[in-house]
Amino acid sequence: MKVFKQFTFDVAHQLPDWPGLHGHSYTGEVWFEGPATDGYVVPESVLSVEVEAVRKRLDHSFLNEFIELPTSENIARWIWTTLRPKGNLVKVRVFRGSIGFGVEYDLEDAQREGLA
Ligand SMILES: Nc1nc2c(c(=O)[nH]1)N=C([C@H](O)[C@H](O)COP(=O)(O)OP(=O)(O)OP(=O)(O)O)CN2
Ligand SMILES: [Zn+2]
Repeated sequence: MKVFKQFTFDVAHQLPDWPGLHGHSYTGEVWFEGPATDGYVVPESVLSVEVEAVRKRLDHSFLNEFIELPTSENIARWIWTTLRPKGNLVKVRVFRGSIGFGVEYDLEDAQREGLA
């Protein structure tokens, strides 16, 4: 079974094709998988703590300071590498609801890139 947690963050970044410092509001979504034999894949309270640490690092940050070429794709990769050691992460989604655009990075992508 899988559980997910959504969170929002506002950031500034600069991209070569989109010059100038500017900002966006993103929603992140992280999915964890487990057997839930004791009733929980992972208690929501535990998930909240891990996700809040990620959200805090991202929110109101200048992404270029810690993510190279900070596109949505690379933000998703960064969330993956940050949260993967914390549990059986299987999927990260990052999207901008205002324009209906998003990316998904999953276990298969991570295995292909040696990040699983
Ligand atoms: N595949 C991707 N394509 C693009 C990404 C991305 O992360 N992945 N990012 C961008 C830039 O961030 C660009 O600044 C986006 O601009 P735009 O959609 O025009 O958004 P606005 O400047 O209008 O900002 P709002 O947040 O909607 O106010 C481009 N492509
Ligand atoms: Zn942008």
